[in-house]
Amino acid sequence: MPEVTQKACNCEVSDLQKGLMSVEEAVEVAKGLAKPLVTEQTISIRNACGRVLAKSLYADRSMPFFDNSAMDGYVLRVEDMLGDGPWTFPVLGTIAAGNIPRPVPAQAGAYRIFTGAPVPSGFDTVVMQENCVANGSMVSVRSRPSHGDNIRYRGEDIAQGELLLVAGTRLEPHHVGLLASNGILNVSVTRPVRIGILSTGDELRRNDKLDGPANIFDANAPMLMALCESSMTDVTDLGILPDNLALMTDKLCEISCLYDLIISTGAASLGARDLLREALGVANGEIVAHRVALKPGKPVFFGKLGASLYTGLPGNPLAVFVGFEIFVRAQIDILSGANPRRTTKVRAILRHPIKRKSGRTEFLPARIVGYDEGLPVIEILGHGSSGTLFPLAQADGMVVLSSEVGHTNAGDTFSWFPLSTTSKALGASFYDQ
Ligand SMILES: Nc1nc2c(c(=O)[nH]1)N[C@H]1C(S)=C(S)[C@@H](COP(=O)(O)OP(=O)(O)OC[C@H]3O[C@@H](n4cnc5c(N)ncnc54)[C@H](O)[C@@H]3O)O[C@H]1N2
Ligand code: MOO
Repeated sequence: MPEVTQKACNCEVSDLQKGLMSVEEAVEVAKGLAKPLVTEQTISIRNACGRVLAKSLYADRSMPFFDNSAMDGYVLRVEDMLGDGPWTFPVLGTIAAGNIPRPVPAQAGAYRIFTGAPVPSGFDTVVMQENCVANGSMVSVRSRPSHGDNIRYRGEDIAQGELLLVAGTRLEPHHVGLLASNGILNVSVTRPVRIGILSTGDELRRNDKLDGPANIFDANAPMLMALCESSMTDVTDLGILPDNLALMTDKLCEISCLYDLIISTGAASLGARDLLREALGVANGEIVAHRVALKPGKPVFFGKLGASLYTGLPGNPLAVFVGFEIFVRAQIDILSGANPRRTTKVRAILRHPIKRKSGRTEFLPARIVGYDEGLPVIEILGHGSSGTLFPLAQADGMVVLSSEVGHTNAGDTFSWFPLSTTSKALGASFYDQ
């Protein structure tokens, strides 16, 4: 297999790098700055998908509400089956879902019953119709069923008063269904997290025409808005900041108390035009940590601006994606009061060797090319540039090489973060591991 050489950026050899925070430390810093918002709202379950439950919910009644049939068939009493089969019974009537069971005659007999219909008192087994022979007003059963067969008993799923959903649950469609089946139509949820998104850089344009040969389109703001987009966020596009200290400072002062979280991209590194951290200081903001042993995403910084949490992601688009998934998604979860995600760590086998320097934890887009004993075999895409999203767009996930890993061999296994359709898997699995 050909060896993949990750594009050298020379930053691994910098002395400064020795002082970089580890990714794990940086995740703790990012999470530590975020505190759950306290405001709650009561909303209809129709609008609750994606929101975070503010209060635990308990079952008002036992589920199922009453003993009912799990099959279309005949409901019987096992004690009526004397001697050896087949046993033949008169059909005493029909019970459909929604019917109220009537007082039952004492004589031996069977009822035709449908799925979901209440089991009449004293009856204790349902034989599915495929195992019965109906003959006019009589029905025969060949083999003896057991007590309780095909009956869903009252309270066997949830007893009345039992915990239905714990506070902090991110409500998904199946939760909405569960609430509806329990007769709960309104829920108390946390309010959406207000997020402001800032791009920086004189080279950026938003319209569809580039007015200069050195201009590029703003990729980061639309991507970040899409990443944030969910019902538990209320996202505002704050536009593009020029590379100008006074203008940056003015904008930061203007927005300092309007959001729970401000995310910026670009101007995070050490260049003379990277004025954002200076502007944050002038605007009375605070930087708590800067620069992480992460590739891509090294220049990320964490801080505060007024009442807002402030996370400064680097300008390179792939660094924005990785930084969002590792740090920002965790911050949004905490602000929204969501419980930590439960995820499993997945391994994948590298198809080819990788030549690289140890020092930074590295996330690389990769695609699955096969399976070996159940593990995905993956191939790295692109050449390690954080300036392009093209390899990620073709990827099935990202592989992570931890900071101490140097050259790797074909066949080595590493952590693998599949990109789900919502792309939530990457960050969730990383920061909770
Ligand atoms: N001397 C050093 N130079 C650099 C270092 C370093 O440690 N020492 N780090 C490099 C790394 S790693 C990264 S990542 C970048 C990040 O720099 P900044 O956060 O200051 O970002 P910019 O310089 O503003 O932009 C970097 C790159 O990304 C493009 N960009 C910016 N915003 C957008 C956007 N909204 N949409 C699309 N593309 C965007 C920008 O044009 C630049 O090409 O610094 C390295 N340098
Ligand atoms: O590796 Mo940087 O941190 O994205 O180019």
